Amino acid sequence: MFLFGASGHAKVITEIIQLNGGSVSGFYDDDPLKKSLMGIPVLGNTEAYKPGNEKSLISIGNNRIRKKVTEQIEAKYGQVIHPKAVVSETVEIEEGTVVMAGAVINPFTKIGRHVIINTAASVDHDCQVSDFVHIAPKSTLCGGISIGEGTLVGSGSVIIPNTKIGKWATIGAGSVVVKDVPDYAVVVGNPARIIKFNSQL
Ligand SMILES: CC(=O)SCCNC(=O)CCNC(=O)[C@H](O)C(C)(C)COP(=O)(O)OP(=O)(O)OC[C@H]1O[C@@H](n2cnc3c(N)ncnc32)[C@H](O)[C@@H]1OP(=O)(O)O
Repeated sequence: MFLFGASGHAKVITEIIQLNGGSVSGFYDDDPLKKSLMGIPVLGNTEAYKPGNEKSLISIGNNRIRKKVTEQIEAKYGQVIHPKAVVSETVEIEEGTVVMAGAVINPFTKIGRHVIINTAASVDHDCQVSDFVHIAPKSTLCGGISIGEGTLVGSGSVIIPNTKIGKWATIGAGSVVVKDVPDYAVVVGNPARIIKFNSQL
């Protein structure tokens, strides 16, 4: 597998690939100072990538940059699920998505493309998680929640059942979301309140 991005998030993904018996053939990263990561070479910047049959993943935590890379590069994307994640057989997960250690995804939830379900996150039944979302470590999505494209659900936050979160929103770390969140809104606190809006794409 090839990985786009050679930072901390790439280390976590590399370890999962290796635990699953696979290997990373190399990284592509736009920082010319990066030569290798975990003993695996950085093969050049993203423009140096030549499409082939070997699958790739975008190992970049920033949701907007992950989306940009998919627009710039034509690649076949895989997915990785940590062997110690618990994912219901009824869950649908699309290409490019990664699920970290200790995450739990319960029945009939749908997860889009290039999503990060990070360490020990809990995504309960009947949720809809759109493309390029990041559910950060230890956050909790109760049942029936929908999350719009590109939203960051910050570490340790809790979202109560049947809530709708818009696209490209940010839920601050540790927030408790008790009502719907509009597109681009940044919310923090308990109960979570809007403090500003992210810029539109
Ligand atoms: C493996 C990994 O590392 S995955 C990483 C996952 N990442 C995260 O969980 C990070 C989530 N990000 C946050 O919580 C950030 O603090 C954000 C995005 C909500 C706000 O960041 P910024 O835009 O830089 O805002 P800034 O730090 O200027 O804070 C604005 C105000 O909100 C407050 N605030 C910021 N974050 C929070 C929060 N999580 N909870 C409560 N209040 C907060 C600040 O204290 C500040 O208040 P003040 O104006 O009274 O001083």
